[in-house]
Amino acid sequence: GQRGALYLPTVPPLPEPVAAPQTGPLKNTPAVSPLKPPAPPSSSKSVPLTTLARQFGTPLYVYSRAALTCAYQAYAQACAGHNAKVYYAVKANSNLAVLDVFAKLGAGFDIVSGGELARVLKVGADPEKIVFSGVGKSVSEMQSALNAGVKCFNIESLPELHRLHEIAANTGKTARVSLRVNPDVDAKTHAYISTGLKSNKFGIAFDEARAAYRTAASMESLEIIGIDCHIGSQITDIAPYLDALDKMLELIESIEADGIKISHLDMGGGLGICYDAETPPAISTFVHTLLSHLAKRGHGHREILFEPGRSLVGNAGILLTKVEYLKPGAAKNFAIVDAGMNDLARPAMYQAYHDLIPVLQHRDNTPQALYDVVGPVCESGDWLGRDRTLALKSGDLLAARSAGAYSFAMSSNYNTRPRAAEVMVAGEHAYLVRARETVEELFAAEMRLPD
Ligand SMILES: Cc1ncc(COP(=O)(O)O)c(C=O)c1O
Ligand SMILES: N[C@@H](CCCC[NH3+])C(=O)O
Repeated sequence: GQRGALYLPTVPPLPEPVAAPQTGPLKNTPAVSPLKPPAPPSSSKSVPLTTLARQFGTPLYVYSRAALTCAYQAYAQACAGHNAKVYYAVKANSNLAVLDVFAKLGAGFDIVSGGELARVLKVGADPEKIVFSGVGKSVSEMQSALNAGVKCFNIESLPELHRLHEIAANTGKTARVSLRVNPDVDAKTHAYISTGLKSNKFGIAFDEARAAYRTAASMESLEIIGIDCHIGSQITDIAPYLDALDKMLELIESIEADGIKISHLDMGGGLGICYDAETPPAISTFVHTLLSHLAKRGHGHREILFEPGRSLVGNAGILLTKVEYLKPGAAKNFAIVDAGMNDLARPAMYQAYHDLIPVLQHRDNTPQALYDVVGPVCESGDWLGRDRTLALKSGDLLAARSAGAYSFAMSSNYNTRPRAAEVMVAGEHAYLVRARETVEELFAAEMRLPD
């Protein structure tokens, strides 16, 4: 006996009310709760996950256009009336359908590679709304971005500045730049995803930034238009942002005292979401707090950029997986599912928590047990969840929640496992937005030596 199918609701009316989809309320507020279980359909416009699993197979990523839209609108509405813009950090989820949703909503894009540049151009992004971040931009990536006419290169080191200048000079173009400054603030997040400390590889050291701006100002093929920072990811406290903002404003004042004009301040991304019991500020609170702090400091006129990734997509997606085997043991019970660390690397990489919920719950006397939910990959680190109390049978479907960000995007073909299919639900329709890879595709580019 089973009940309580998990449903994805339909697109909510726009514009959305203030509640942000990425925080605690995701689990509690039906109006903005795109993936909340069990959510029986109040209207007929819902898509049961069981149907999707049957139609597209598992493992399967499922995204909700409603949830993407809702998160974007939370940023857009908080920015309205200010000179503030959203540049979606493509790395979090670069599926063309996701990029297309954001492009149509008017978002700009933060890219970190030539590949991401090609993706955003493919969905018709306005080059004037593309910023190019990353510590290791290659010559050809810089050339492509310069040819495309991106708004700005976020420069992370002096050697990078020199390289860009040379490329721009050789092609007779002017490259617009912002220097990414490392403000040396502790974002109080996982060490692997903290980026704004002196010990991290990112950005130009705070103490060296003023001099770096003077150097940049002396390069005639460069035009300085801004300054940026990005202090880390999955940040659930607003205080480190305010510390960073204060330091950036102090720096801007000294740079402008040198006669160098800074048009925009890019505060990066990093706002966290609720995976478990975290309580990050709502998107609207986050944006309003930063903008009002800016105004208080006399910089209310300044153009502000945000580069959110996770907070736009993280809670707009799930990973559907099927239980292959239950393997009881003396020390542990294992539920072996068909999604592995190659599909969702975050638990293996960061011991990250993803809620795992049964798509259908048993009504008979299927016993609850404590399970480690693990994948089929040949690594002990291949797990999706540990010590989860679940009532499971083989063949059941589980949904790993909060799998819209850094999930498919970080998946791999380890163990020659084709990457999962991706589906986007819009209203009562589900669209395949990336076909499941085939095994043949995986080795199509490989060649053997001649006999
Ligand atoms: C420069 C830059 N901007 C934006 C982001 C997006 O971060 P998040 O997904 O945490 O919002 C990142 C990734 O951390 C980044 O490195
Ligand atoms: N990949 C990380 C976030 C890194 C942010 C990239 N700058 C995660 O899954 O949480």
